[in-house]
Amino acid sequence: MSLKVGIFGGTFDPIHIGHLITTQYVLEKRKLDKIIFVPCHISPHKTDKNSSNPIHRLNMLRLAIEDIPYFDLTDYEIRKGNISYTYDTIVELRKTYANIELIIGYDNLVVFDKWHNPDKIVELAKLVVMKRVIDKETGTKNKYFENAIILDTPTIEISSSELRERIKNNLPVSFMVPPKVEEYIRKINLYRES
Ligand SMILES: Nc1ncnc2c1ncn2[C@@H]1O[C@H](COP(=O)(O)OP(=O)(O)OP(=O)(O)O)[C@@H](O)[C@H]1O
Ligand SMILES: O=C(O)c1ccc[n+]([C@@H]2O[C@H](COP(=O)([O-])O)[C@@H](O)[C@H]2O)c1
Repeated sequence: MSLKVGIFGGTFDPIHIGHLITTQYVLEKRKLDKIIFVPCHISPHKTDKNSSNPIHRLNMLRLAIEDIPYFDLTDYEIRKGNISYTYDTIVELRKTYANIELIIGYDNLVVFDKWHNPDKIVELAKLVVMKRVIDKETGTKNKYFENAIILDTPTIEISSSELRERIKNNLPVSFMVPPKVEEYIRKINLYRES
């Protein structure tokens, strides 16, 4: 029987417990065999933002999931470079996995109609959505809500931007990122200067 695999893309700058706890619930609720984290090179909707060096984002992700047997990662988008379109990644991963569910946060569902090739994405993968509080003005419902599976995951309202801001202001991020990730950030002095 073919594996049922969740694909979870992100900038992961840095990976945090919001990503990890909610995807753990997705794995259980969707009965997935594993979740593959896909750190992007450049997110299509964040081309104007200066994300950290992809190698650091990849290293932190690796440290966060290395002991978790059902979490995996691929550096496909980072190796490829340029803007990371999820459609291209799914086409690539479909060469290995026949049964793919694409995991996104609710904030991405409300703009999913603005993604590259959204119709083709939902032909290749089920869209699975994790709860996230969004601004009322951020978006309205689009046609992708109809077939998306919106899961009752816990809302853990922390974001990578909040963490970067905390570190810049010398506030602790203990409990918000795994200890090994916290240590990595401290060691290489990440997010200290803007
Ligand atoms: N706390 C959270 N709960 C549920 N989903 C989340 C959470 N944080 C991020 N996500 C989802 O995880 C995916 C990757 O998110 P990303 O790496 O951009 O993190 P982020 O915290 O939103 O980053 P930033 O604050 O820099 O925008 C997106 O689909 C996003 O919607
Ligand atoms: O393919 C697209 O058009 C697209 C548009 C927006 C976001 N994504 C992907 O969604 C993931 C989360 O993006 P973001 O901007 O919320 O960090 C990341 O893997 C992006 O590459 C993909």
